[in-house]
Amino acid sequence: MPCRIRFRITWSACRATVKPGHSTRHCEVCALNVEGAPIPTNASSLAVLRRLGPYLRPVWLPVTGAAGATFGALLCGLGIPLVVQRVIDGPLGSGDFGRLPWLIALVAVLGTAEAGLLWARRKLIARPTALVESRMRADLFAHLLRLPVAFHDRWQSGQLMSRAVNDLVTLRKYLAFAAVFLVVNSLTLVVGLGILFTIAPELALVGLISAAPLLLITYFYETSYKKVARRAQDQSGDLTTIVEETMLGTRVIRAFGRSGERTRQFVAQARRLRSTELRIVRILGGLSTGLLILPELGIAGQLAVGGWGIADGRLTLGQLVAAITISTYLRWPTECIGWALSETSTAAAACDRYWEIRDCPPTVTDPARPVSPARPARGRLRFEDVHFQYPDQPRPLLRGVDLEVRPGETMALVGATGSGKTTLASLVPRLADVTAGRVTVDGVDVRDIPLAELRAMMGCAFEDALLSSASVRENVALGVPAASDADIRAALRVAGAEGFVDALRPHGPGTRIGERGMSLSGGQRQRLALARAVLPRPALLVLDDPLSALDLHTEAEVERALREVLRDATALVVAHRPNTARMADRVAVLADGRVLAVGTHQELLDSCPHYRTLMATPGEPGAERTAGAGPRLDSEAVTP
Ligand SMILES: Nc1ncnc2c1ncn2[C@@H]1O[C@H](COP(=O)(O)OP(=O)(O)OP(=O)(O)O)[C@@H](O)[C@H]1O
Repeated sequence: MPCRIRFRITWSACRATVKPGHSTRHCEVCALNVEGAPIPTNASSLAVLRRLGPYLRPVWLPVTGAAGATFGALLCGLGIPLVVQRVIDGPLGSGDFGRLPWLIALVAVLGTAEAGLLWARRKLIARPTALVESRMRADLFAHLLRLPVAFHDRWQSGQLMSRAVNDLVTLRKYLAFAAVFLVVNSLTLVVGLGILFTIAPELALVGLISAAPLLLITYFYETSYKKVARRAQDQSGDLTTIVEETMLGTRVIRAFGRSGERTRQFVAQARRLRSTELRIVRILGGLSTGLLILPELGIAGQLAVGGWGIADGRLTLGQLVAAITISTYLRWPTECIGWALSETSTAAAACDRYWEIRDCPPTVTDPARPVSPARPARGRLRFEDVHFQYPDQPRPLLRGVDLEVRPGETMALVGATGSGKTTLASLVPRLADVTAGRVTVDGVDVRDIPLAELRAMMGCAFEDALLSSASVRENVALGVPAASDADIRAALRVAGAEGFVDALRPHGPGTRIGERGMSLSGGQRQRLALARAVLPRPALLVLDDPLSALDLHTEAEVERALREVLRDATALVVAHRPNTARMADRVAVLADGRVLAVGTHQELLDSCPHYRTLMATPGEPGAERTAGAGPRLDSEAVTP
């Protein structure tokens, strides 16, 4: 299969052929994934984490302060063995106890300072890392809203949610703890070894030799850990997707008796995640064993060499005790570095996943040189030789659509299921952009009109009447938050929704509707979506089968009110039912990627066999001429 990735991004073909099984998601010649983002490379954790730079720069001061406080605390801890050496070789060795209280007081001061500095670290680091997390999340959310609708069709929402929530929590915790500890403990090791060298060089050398294999061990574990950490994060995203889909589709799943199967799917995915997490535990177990054994062996070696040194008179008892105490003290930073390195891999995987989305270019963007249509907008809508192809589809769906909707005209769009009606309608508010040709409003290409202006000019209602868990009033006023109560009521009236909205308990239009409006019936949701579309009294209306879920009586009522609104607007109405088509001034028949015929309902019944077939009730030839609400026009059995 030829690669369509560059085609999708630049509309010019790429020479590459996508390897079987590689699907169309990656192209190595383009070095891009299907969203146009660079393919993740095997970059080191450090290179990946460097991308956090722009978020860290504004908070460098408190972060550096926290690192400084941690370092200070560790230095205080390191200072205590030195005082102990002075106590053993001084007052205890010589019997002169005059300086002992001062030395004891110094240990107490160092211990208190260590505790105080660690407390300061916590205070300093919490706010800036929470700020980095919230800024990154806000940027991700804004970016997701800029990405084209097709992106959201392709990506599982669970994967997006786990990136926006879990991965950013992982990054915050990493910045607050592991990153600081990694830097500070590395410094502490260097300083500790330096002090060891000043106290007893040969003991320091033993410690250094015993620690050398740690570098190899950590390198080996870091590489394998990073892959497994990434796998665990992806699997956690898949698990979230299953939960989300199951909760959203709970009615269908129960109605078809698929609860058991869903549970099995969930358990299988949870098992996969568990086995990956167990693998992580095994890797960490191996790493921490190495980190534990080597310093212990080092201390054993120091005891042997130190004992020999005391016997030879090269070392004092105080030097040996101080060296062993420092080595014991350095065990914690060594272990901590191992833990921090594994956290670095996890954070790098989380960062990779975050930028995987952020790197996806928004393909529907504001124009470089914006043009505004003349005011007031007349609403003349034209499709000029419009082609459109979904990136993962083998051939174009629309192949040269030419259609004009005159100002004030209502044009119904009719066609078989899958003929591309919804897709064609979605090109007007630029939910997707044409592959070739252009869509114009009052003579201006929609891609040249600033997105906010374009969308403010029109009202849209889609077949899937998506509402959010807010009040009815807020849902209806989505496009015009400042709308007055009178305007909202007028819009509800047009949509035939006034009666049932007033009856909602406890607050009528102020009543909150459940998540996605699921506490309402399909027809009620659709009427609210219609009210939302007509509220701004837009010059242009794009309605995707706005009456499909209404009963005959309500449909007739809404139709009557809608005619009023349609009189003042140019409307493109995707019609699945004869009644909706009949309401339009003209009807366009979409077939085989083109407009097959345009005319009034009656003209098309007389002249277009395909339209007649679409209008017919299966099994009742000729029923189309008397069709009322009738069947859906686009029965799948119907073909041009
Ligand atoms: N995001 C997408 N990615 C890939 N293909 C898509 C996508 N959305 C739609 N399609 C495909 O495009 C074709 C046309 O879909 P569209 O929804 O525009 O048809 P329609 O005429 O409105 O259908 P219906 O009458 O059933 O609503 C379908 O075959 C569908 O599989």
